[in-house]
Amino acid sequence: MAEVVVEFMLKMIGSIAVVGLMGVLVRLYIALVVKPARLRSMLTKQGITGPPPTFVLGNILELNKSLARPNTVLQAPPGECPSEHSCSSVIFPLFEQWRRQYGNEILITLKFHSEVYTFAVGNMQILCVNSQHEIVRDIKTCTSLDFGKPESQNQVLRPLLGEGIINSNGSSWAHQKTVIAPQLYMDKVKGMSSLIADSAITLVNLWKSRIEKEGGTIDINIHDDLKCFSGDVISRVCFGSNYSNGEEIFHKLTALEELMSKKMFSPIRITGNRYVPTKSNREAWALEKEIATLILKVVNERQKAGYENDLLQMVLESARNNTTDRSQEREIDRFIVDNCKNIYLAGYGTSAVSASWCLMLLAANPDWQDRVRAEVIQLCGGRIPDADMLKNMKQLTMVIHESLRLYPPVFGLLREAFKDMKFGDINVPKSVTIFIKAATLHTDPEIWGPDSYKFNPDRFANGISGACKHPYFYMPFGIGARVCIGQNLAMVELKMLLALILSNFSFSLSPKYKHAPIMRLTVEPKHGVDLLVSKL
Ligand code: HEM
Repeated sequence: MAEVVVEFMLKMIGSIAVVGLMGVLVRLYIALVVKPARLRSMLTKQGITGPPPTFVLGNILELNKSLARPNTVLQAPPGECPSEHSCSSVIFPLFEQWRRQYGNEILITLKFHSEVYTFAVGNMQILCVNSQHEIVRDIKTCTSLDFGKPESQNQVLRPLLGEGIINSNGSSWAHQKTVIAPQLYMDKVKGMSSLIADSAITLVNLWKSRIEKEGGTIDINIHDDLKCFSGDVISRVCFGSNYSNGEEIFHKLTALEELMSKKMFSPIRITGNRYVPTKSNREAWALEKEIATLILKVVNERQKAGYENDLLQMVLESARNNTTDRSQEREIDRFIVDNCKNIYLAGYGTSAVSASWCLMLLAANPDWQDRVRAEVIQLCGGRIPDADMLKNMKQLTMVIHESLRLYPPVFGLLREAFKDMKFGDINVPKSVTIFIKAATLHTDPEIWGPDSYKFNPDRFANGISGACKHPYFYMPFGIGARVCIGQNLAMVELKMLLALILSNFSFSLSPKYKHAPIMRLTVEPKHGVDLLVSKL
């Protein structure tokens, strides 16, 4: 009897292995033969000649290596951080190489080895849209719900973002946008400026006390302080008087984000493995649960305490107003938890990283540091900036625009056509994903002129349309229907922080600073930004 059972078990295991192997082979066949052939024929039909589509089998490590190369933007003092600053290569040499190889057209069909895992479950064909301005223009104006975030990417990001605004499509996304976006319109953001100032003053006081303790000039890595600042801003904006609870949620979310980022960039990701109880999955599940519990705890406290005019309140009201059916309670909780997570994650890393790059560029360009400081001092005269003062800081705005041009935290945008569509004169078949490389468009000499790789905020003296040939090529906050809804908040946050830092400190690059932009969920300084800071 035992033998029969063992034999049966062995047969079962054998069959499962065979089915699994066949599944893998079918997937490989589709990825390497069917999809490339389909795409190649699609391009040929559209008369796209020139070099045949290339399949880039590089992995994310290679991409990271290229990002880690220095760029011309930095002119470090001779002798400091030697080899890394003197190199005259560009920010994204790999993209640059593609551009040189294939010209400014729809250029290559990509199958990034790890990007596939980064953004998709299974293999995905991506059309890289470069400078074809009709295409980018049409994408910008496209409001169709049939053009959204790649579903495969959303799947991968589900543990982190759930089905919140960033990670959903169609009518579910549209509803969430209607609820959340108005809370971040400029008139609302203006009212948040004193909250934002509180967070910035905390950071300024921290640096002042370090200088007092250590004397004269301090050598600090600012990136973590900036993360705390932007986390604090989002906590206050989201959770109002409950913002201190935000801190714990924020730490757990950061841990989950790091875990996800590692998983996404791992070269050995297996399709669908998020359901397998591996160690990292178990950690992710535990964090997900803890975050949900913490958010719902804040929600309960808020409901007992009464009304507050903040983002959490609006999300709560919308969730509850939409249904009176108590059996929908779990759905309501999910809506609240997912959207709190989305706002947090969308607003925290991006703002911190933008502030880091801005300060790095101001440290490397002391003439601009002096220029912007003079403007801030003239407008504020020692007072804490208010919304109107911030609005009038023209030089500072130009510096921020230039910094976001050179170091767009979100380096590329992905969109999937959910039905056959047409952009410019390119037919995009259903299920093809378009990848718009903001980082490349932002530095194309044809769009920005021969100094496109140089830090030159003066190019924005007459606004974005004065700075480049086609204003829609400037897309640090994305384009089209899915444009960033937090951009007003982000700009006020950056201006407030930089204005307060500039009016209290002078700073330069520390010899410790190593220029190494790296592509994680955002383009970050791999080793942070080290500055020498002294009180004015
Ligand atoms: C400098 C800071 C920021 C940058 C560079 C930035 C950039 C972007 C970009 C490029 C997108 C579009 C992504 C895509 O199309 O795939 C986006 C979307 C989004 N951003 Fe931001 N963002 C910043 C700050 C913020 C802040 C402070 C918040 C909220 C408090 C926020 C909330 C969002 C949300 C909710 C979306 C999704 C919109 C949608 O899908 O409809 N962002 N952001």
